[in-house]
Amino acid sequence: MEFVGQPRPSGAYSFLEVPGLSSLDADDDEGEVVIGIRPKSSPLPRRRSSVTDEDSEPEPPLCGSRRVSFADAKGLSLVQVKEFDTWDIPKLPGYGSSEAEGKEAEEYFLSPHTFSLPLSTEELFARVRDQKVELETIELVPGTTVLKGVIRVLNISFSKAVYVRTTLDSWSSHFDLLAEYIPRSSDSLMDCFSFKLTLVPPFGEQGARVDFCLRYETPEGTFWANNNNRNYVLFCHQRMKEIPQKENVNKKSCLKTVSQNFSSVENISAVEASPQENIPAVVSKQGEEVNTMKAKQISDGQSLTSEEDGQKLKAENRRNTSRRNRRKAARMARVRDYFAQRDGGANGTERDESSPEAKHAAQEESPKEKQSDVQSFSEGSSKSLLDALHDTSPAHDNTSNSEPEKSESTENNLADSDTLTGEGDSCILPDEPESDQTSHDSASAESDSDDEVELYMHCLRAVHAGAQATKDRNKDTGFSVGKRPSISRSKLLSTPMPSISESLDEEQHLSCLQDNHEDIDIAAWKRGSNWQRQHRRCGAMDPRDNVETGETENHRELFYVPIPDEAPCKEEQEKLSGVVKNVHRKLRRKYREVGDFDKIWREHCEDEQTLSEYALAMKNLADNHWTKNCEGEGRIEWCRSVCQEYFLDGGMKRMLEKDEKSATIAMGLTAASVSAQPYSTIPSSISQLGKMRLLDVGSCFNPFLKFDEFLTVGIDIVPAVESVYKCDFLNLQLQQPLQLAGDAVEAFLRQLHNPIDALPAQLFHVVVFSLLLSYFPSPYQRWICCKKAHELLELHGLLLIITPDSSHQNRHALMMRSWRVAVESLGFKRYKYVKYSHMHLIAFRKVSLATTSDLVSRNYPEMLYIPQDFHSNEEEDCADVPVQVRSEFEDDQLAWGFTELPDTPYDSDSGESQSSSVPGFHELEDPILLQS
Ligand SMILES: C[S@@+](CC[C@H](N)C(=O)[O-])C[C@H]1O[C@@H](n2cnc3c(N)ncnc32)[C@H](O)[C@@H]1O
Repeated sequence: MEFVGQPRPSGAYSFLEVPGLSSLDADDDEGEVVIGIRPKSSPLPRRRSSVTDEDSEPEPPLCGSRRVSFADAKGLSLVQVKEFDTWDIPKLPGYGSSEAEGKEAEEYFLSPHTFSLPLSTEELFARVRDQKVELETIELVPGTTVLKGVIRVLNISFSKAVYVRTTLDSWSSHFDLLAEYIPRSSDSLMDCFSFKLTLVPPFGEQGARVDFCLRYETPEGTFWANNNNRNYVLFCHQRMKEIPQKENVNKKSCLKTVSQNFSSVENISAVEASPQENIPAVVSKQGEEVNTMKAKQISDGQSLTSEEDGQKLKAENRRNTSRRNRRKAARMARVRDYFAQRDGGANGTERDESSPEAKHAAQEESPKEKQSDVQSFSEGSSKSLLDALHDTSPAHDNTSNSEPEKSESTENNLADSDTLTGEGDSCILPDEPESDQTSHDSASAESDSDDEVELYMHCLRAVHAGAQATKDRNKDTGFSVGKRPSISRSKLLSTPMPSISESLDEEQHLSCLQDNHEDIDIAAWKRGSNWQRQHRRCGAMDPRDNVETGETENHRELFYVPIPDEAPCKEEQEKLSGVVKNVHRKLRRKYREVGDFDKIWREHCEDEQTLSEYALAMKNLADNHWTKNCEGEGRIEWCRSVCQEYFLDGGMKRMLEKDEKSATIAMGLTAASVSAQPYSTIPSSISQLGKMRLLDVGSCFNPFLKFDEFLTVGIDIVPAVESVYKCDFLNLQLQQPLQLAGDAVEAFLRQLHNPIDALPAQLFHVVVFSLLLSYFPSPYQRWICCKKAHELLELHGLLLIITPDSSHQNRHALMMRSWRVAVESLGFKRYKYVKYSHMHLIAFRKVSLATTSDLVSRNYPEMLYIPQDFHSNEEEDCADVPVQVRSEFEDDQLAWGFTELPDTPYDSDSGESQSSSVPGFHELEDPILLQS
């Protein structure tokens, strides 16, 4: 396969550089230097307008596949979303002898689809033996949507991690849930792990579908259990359970009496109701309920003693009902206004076109009343409303049929909502259940129908706001998905709604919740909102959104995947990076104490447990934290884009032409003769290679394996994944170069044996040291690595060095200059340099076969220093004191708190920041710099 002219994988360049950064050629004869801060909020750097990027591909969506994790993947408890429940509604005095009186209860059940459990013991053990991991049990905790399971694994290694990989959308996205070891479950042959998922999904007709499989990670390899390639599929259903008849009977008998007593009030209230035809039916029932409850109160304790009292009560009820009717009318009018305003706004018409009755009613409605409505809703009614909205039980449908006016009244509005929903059945205003069929607690009954309207408005606003946000976002991303989305009613209401709020602002929803809805797990709600914020921040698109219309398949449904807060996530990240940095520190400490590097290195490589923990921590960081922050991905993508630009898009050719020019000028040739020089130096092996042969040293989890354009050889002293070869690069033997054609070299690389002790020289086009060099406790090991890389690279190959540094770009500018001198002395020339917020990324090209290093008279190896080399053990012990002894990983964490810093001006000659040419205090203290 020819490299030149091959189509590039799309999006190659979108990852190339930092937005808004100036960039210059490092020297007039070489590649680019980009220095800048990689903004926290921008997951991947955008294309910049330099010459090399002119023909870049358009940017892809900023984040690739959406990854979602459960809280307990981070070792935390799962979010408990406490839905409003009418059982929680405060009881009126003397009312509610039976808590569950006359109510419907939710019940959930599972139906495993592609598997059945439990397996027989023999079968289970056989599967664990064969595949190392198997699902043992699964259970839905009664009355909840908590799914629990037990996983059994073969104990093949001390270090292990078991994950449940789950999808709720047929693998469009997935999340990995870390299972927990069950204490004392090990019989030394096998261990058991448990997991717990909480599902609050929209329960469609079929139920909520959950697909999952199991992943078992060990240093020996990664193993899967996926139900013989069919995955474990199950459905979680919701069913409404009728409360035993006896209780209903009691309730009914009580209500009947009352209803007889007050039947006249119903009629009166209907007559007195708002002039809007569509309202009385609702109101009359509302009135009925109010009265019913009053009557119940009365029948429970304060029986009427006289006809007079009865009349008084009637009159009071009339007044109440009438007031409620006016409020109802006001709310309905506001619904209309809302849409009138929206449509009017869209058509350029003015806003204030409230109906006279709405204005009148609104005037009549005192702020206190409004407040009390909000209050009553927040206190008690949401669940019953949600039930009512959610429920498709015949009782509700019947009621719906019996109130055509009301449905009609919302029809116009629903016509609007149809454009949002894409389906006509959505967001139907719920109907008030018959009081003698589905009795509510008094508090809910008092406010339900009002709140239905508010809730309905709220839903529509939320959907509308979501659609608008999507539209705005889509405008930015230019991303388009043709599918018309749909919102089903159940999806819309899959989570508890916040209380009535006039504002669409998300924060206000939150505060509203905090104020009024203590019964909702606020953290859970926040997490949901958090998710939305993160989602937006990463610029990821929900592919179900419709960019043309701005319609969105209501993002609320996404709430059913609880996302951990950033704080606990960060906590885990700190733990993991603690594991990593402790290994680095320990090595440095030993090196200071013992001095004999070979000895401590041997011991280090024999400490399998520490190394395995390190490998798993690194992998976990990369999989679950860096990708989320888009920080980890950036460095790998940078490597990829540099290689593509250099090998495939003429970067190398340009560099070679420059080299030739410089050489001829240096030799005193005329410009004419220079231009007449044929370009002839592209080595045939590079232009004809099939894949870029890439050696990733310290590969850990093989991040380059996913790219097709590379033939990747990942090596590590402790591979975290199977595809990485075990190899100590420091002690790797170098052999004579292979004298083979490209195909044969590829074949050779595909047949390498584990572990790798030796490799032929000049074998690779690219050598990557990603976060490798700072692992070593002294500059000498770094030097050895660079020297080996030089030997392993073909002429004109690339050495890519990424080294962590979260400080400001200028702070270690001299250190980077020092690195450059050292590496160039080996026969390299710097090609590109960029400073991300947490790391330096440098590309060197191999420009000569021989190394020019004069080790005797110069301090080249020492020039590959890092600040920690100069710390004492005591300083290292105080490493938690910031600035002085921060390790790179501490730096990383601290720097996450930083936002984008302004760019500094650059020195166009050196390509370095101008301010870096004047060494700062820290730089002046650097002993190596002082030496050199
Ligand atoms: C900080 S991790 C970097 C992992 C990965 N390259 C990345 O960018 O995320 C450093 C890795 O280098 C590996 N390593 C350290 N010394 C090594 C050596 N002499 N030979 C091979 N790998 C080594 C460690 O085992 C560890 O996995």
